[in-house]
Amino acid sequence: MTVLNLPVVDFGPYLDPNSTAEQRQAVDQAIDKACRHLGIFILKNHGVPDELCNRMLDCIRRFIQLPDEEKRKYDVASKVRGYVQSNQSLVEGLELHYENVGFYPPVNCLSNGLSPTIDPASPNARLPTSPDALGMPDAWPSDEFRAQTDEYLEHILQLKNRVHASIATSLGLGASSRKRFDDTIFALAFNGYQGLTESEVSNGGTNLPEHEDPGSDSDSTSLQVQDRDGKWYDVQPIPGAFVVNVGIILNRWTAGQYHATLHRVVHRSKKPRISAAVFVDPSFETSVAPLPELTPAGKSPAGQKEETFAEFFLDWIGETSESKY
Ligand SMILES: O=C(O)CCC(=O)C(=O)O
Ligand SMILES: [Fe+2]
Repeated sequence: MTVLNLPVVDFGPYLDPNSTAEQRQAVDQAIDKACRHLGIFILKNHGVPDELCNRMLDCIRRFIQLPDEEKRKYDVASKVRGYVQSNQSLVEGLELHYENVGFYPPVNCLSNGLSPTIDPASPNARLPTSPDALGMPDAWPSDEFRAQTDEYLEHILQLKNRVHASIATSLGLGASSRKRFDDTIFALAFNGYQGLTESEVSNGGTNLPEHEDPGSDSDSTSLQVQDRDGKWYDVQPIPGAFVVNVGIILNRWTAGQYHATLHRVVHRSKKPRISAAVFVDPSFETSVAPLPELTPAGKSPAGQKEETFAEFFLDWIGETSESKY
C-alpha cells in the first residue's frame, strides 16, 4: 500500500507570544487547505506536553493489558460507552478485530460536560448514575484513569479552541457561527489492537472497518485513509504529533467545503497497538445545518436535513450498527 505523506501543520506560531500575524495566518491557511483537500493533516508543536500524552497512552495500555474478565466489568452494552471486547460481533457475520473503551458525557449535558440537573459540586456531576438516550452511563475503570483523562482533555480543550478559532477565521465566520464551534463536547474511544502471530499477519483482514466519524478525530497512529478517488493509503505518523481529521459535522457546517475523511485501521504487526481517538462533537442542542456564511442562498444542500446534533447522532448510532459495526 502506498504511504501518504499528510500535510504537516506546525502549530507553533499559535503558542508563541512573539509570533507575527503573518505566521499565524500561514497556519490558518495550511489548516484550511488540508481540510478542503483530504480533510486530514498532522499537527505538530500542538502544545499538549509529550509527557502528558505518554502518561495518557500508558494508562490506556495498562487497561488494555488487564485480563479479559476484568475489562468486561466495564462493558455497559452501549455503542459509545464502556468496554467492547475484540471479535465481539455486534452485527451477525461481522467481527471487529480490536477492542475499545469509550466515554461519552450525559446527552443532556451542557457544553462544559455537566448535566444541568445535577449540582456541579456533587460527586455525581460527571458520573451520572441513571441511563440516558445513549444507554448506561460511562464506566470509568478507576479514579486514576478518570483523573488522567480529565487532565489530558483540559489540554486538548485549549488546543481545540485554538484550532477552531483558526478555522473560524479562515471561513470568515460571525459570532453566532463561532458559538457553534465553541459549544462542543468530547467523546473518547481508546482502542487496543492485538499483536499478531506470523500467520495472522499474512492472513488478517481489516481491524476497524472504513468509517467517517461525526466529530473530528485526533491522536492516532498508523491508520489508512481514502483519497477523493477512492484509493486507500497508509498514513505515515510523526512521533508526538496528532493526526487530525474532519468529521461529518464539519463537512455539513461548511456545506461540503471541508472533506470528511473516510478512514480505517489495518494492523499487521506482531506488536500490539493502542490509539486514543478524541472526537469533538457539537453539544446536543447545536444545529448541524450549514453555517449561514457558507450558504448565501440560505439553503441546505439537497437531501440534508435541518436538525440538531442530538437528532443526527441518535440516527447515526442506529445506522452504524449496520454500516460501521
Ligand atoms: O485507531 C485509530 O488509529 C483510529 C481509530 C478511529 O478511527 C476511531 O476510533 O474512530
Ligand atoms: Fe474514526
